[in-house]
Amino acid sequence: MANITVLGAGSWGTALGMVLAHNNHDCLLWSHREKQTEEILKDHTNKQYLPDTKLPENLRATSDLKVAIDHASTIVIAVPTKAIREVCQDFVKLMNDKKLFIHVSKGIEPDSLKRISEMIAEEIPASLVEGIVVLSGPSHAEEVVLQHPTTITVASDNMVAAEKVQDLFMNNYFRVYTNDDVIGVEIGAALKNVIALAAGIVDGLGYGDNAKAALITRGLAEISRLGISLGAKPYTFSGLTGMGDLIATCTSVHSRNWRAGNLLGKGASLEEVLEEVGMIVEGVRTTKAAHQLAVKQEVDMPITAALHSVLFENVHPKEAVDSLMHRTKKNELEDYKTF
Ligand SMILES: NC(=O)C1=CN([C@@H]2O[C@H](COP(=O)(O)OP(=O)(O)OC[C@H]3O[C@@H](n4cnc5c(N)ncnc54)[C@H](O)[C@@H]3O)[C@@H](O)[C@H]2O)C=CC1
Ligand SMILES: O=C(CO)COP(=O)(O)O
Repeated sequence: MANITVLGAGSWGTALGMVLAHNNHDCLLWSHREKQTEEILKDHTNKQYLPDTKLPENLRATSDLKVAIDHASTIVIAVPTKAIREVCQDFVKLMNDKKLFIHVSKGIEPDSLKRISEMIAEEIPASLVEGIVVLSGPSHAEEVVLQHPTTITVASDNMVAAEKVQDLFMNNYFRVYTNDDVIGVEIGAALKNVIALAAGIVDGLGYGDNAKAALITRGLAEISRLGISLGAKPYTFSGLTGMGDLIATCTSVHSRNWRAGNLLGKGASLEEVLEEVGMIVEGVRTTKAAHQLAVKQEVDMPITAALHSVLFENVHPKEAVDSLMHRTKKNELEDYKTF
């Protein structure tokens, strides 16, 4: 059994910590908030993020980053995309040996347009990295803590590292596949949140299954287009981290992105929505990054552009849907000619 540290005690870091503790690993959860650490240690709960969940007693916690880093040679980074660089910069100063990094966040950094593994590689010198593995797929924390069957993908340029991570997490309710397409996995993970926000909006506007299916399918087409332009493998987008995560996120009330979109569709402002959801809604920032990336790559991403206009250009959601429906006519498979 291994020593593993999870940095970030939100819903996903905590749920993954529970999987690792269930697998009898010595798992230490790091929270930057002392009060949360005390609650995990004393009450074995994390009520803000997983209100009805009892944490296993062998899942320990600390707010001391040095203790957290020294605890393990395998580090899971489970903070929102916007905190990745800051957290890496804080812990890299405390490191003196190589570690295996697993990241589980879903986003792209606006302006730099970097994927998360690229940000980590920029912040941590190669001499301190045994490998960088991304763990991603259709996996709501709320269902993982109930031990409901979940399948997920680990991707890395280093397949030895990916297989090591597969073995750490695999159990009877958490099935892990490997994949060597890091670009495809990270782009699918980040972009599905954009489409989930849009799916929430169409539900909030009162549209039905037809509109939702259209968004998922045409959303996948534009995600694939962008990913392939960046070097991803086309088939990754029909896998767990593409179609799989789109289905889970666009059709679930667990999804923070879907919930945020739903409130926007019902007329709330972005500010009100983020306040109401109270947890990270990655799709908002990723919409900005994806829109920039589409321009840079010269890839047509109409749903992303429409969502960008709603979030940042004051366009009414209904008007944005209308603009999508009035685009010039196309051949459905036009996008796939380049595959
Ligand atoms: N919740 C879920 O079911 C899933 C979430 N994810 C991804 O995992 C990542 C984390 O998401 P959640 O756990 O849901 O978020 P969350 O909002 O539940 O929790 C985020 C955690 O990060 C901490 N944090 C925020 N800024 C920080 C900073 N600067 N330094 C240190 N800690 C900081 C917060 O205090 C909180 O404990 C996101 O990228 C999300 O897309 C991926 C799969 C499933
Ligand atoms: O990524 C997720 C499920 O795979 C969770 O999505 P949300 O961040 O929208 O809740």
